Amino acid sequence: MQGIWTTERIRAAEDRLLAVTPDGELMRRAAFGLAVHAAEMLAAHTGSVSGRRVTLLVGSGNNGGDALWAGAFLRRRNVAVSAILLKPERAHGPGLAALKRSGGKVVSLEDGPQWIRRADLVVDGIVGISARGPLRPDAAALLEHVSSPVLAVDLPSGVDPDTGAVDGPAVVADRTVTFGALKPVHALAPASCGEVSLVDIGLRLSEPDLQRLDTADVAAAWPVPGPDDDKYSQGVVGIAAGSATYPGAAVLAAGAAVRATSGLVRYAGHAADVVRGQWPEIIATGSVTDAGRVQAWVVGPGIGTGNEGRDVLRFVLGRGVPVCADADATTIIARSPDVLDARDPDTPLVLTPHAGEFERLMGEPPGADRVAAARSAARKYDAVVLLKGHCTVVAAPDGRALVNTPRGSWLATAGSGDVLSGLVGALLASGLDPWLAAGAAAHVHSLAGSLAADGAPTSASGILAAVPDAIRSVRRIAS
Ligand SMILES: NC(=O)C1=CN([C@@H]2O[C@H](COP(=O)(O)OP(=O)(O)OC[C@H]3O[C@@H](n4cnc5c(N)ncnc54)[C@H](O)[C@@H]3O)[C@@H](O)[C@H]2O)[C@@H](O)CC1
Ligand SMILES: [K+]
Repeated sequence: MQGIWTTERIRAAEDRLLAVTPDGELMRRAAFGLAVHAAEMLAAHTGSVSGRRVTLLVGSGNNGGDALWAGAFLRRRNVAVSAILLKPERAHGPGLAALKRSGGKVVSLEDGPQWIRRADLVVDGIVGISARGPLRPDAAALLEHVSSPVLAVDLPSGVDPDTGAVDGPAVVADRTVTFGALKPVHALAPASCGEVSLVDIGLRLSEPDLQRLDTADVAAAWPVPGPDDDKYSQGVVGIAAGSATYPGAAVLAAGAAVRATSGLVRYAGHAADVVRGQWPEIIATGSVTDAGRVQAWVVGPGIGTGNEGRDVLRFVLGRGVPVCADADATTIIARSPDVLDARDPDTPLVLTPHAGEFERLMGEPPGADRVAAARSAARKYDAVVLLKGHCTVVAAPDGRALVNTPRGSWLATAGSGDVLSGLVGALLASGLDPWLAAGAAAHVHSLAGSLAADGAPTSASGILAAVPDAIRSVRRIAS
């Protein structure tokens, strides 16, 4: 697991470390790491470091101090460094002195644009973890002249450090170099951060506020049959999805369950013939009442929100096994919360809302802080809540939260969610902790999406077909 800490926790840890570290030492450690990355980017983009031009955008806090010190380090490698000070009177004193001593140039705000246009690399040291809100107009105006790669110091300025929210002008970086520990922005705003690198400055932190699954965690969680296993022992999953008119959701969710694990898959609903035709290995029946025993249910995709859908949901909630309630099932729960009375409180429930379904469930949209939103829904429903979006957030009722950072946006395609719920269901049936099941499913789902897309649009069927490749890749990397 990768740990992620809120800025409040980071600042407290920094204060503890600062108290026992010589003055300026932490910033120099951070800036040295930053300079190494800047040199690497110059070499990658231009083929050389010496003689190249770097322009620093310097704000009034320590983030600007990091940039100035990194500029001084880059001078040692004969890089031409210019610094644009957004508030010259409040620029970091020792950092500015170091840059000047090293032969770096300070340019005025008015001359800034031409230095930015000429740069081989722009370093964003405008603001760091102490700032909130979008960039101010003077900084935003400078960004319009950027055409070279951008390296963000600690985080891309203008993006909220604790939520990753962007609600105005903000830096879009090719790489972000952060210090001591990952902050929420790095997991929640991949499009703003670019590639994220962590420089160790000696921070010590306990229990993280948020987590991200490593490939190794997903590989360890994914069920692999042993010599004593049979089709029942690996977990039987039931899929209650689709309708005669709309069988697609059933085919996708059931297919994902087939591809996720080697346990048995049962299907119950009006699309039984179509499902059987597509997946001969599935035992398909017309109704949940005669589906037979399962170890977990997936309910909702395409079942409709009327009386019949409500009866199906109520039936599966009363079986005493984990349930993944997706799509129409979340809408039914939002409109008729009394269906949850059928649930045995000890059986896990996983809800998988997108923003619109979340609003139905909670009476308000997720808002900027999607982790807090998912946590509060998890508490309210005593369920694991998987909040869909560019980044998927998974919160458990006990407060655990993880985020899955995608590699692109190709997953945003019709039917993609049905594939995800099938994966979640298969993992629930295998007996995995529901929070981990939802997180591992989201991980493999997004990996399957990027493998299927490989730079061009894909479809839910494409994502489904790539599920085995995604599992294979996770297991190969981890072994
Ligand atoms: N504290 C430490 O031990 C270390 C801190 N480091 C750096 O220090 C940074 C935090 O430094 P600071 O606490 O000085 O704060 P910042 O550098 O985040 O900047 C805060 C300053 O920006 C101004 N500001 C706030 N919102 C703004 C906005 N929207 N637009 C423009 N200006 C805005 C404030 O007036 C304040 O002066 C970290 O992100 C990291 O880069 C590193 O050097 C590592 C060590
Ligand atoms: K920054």
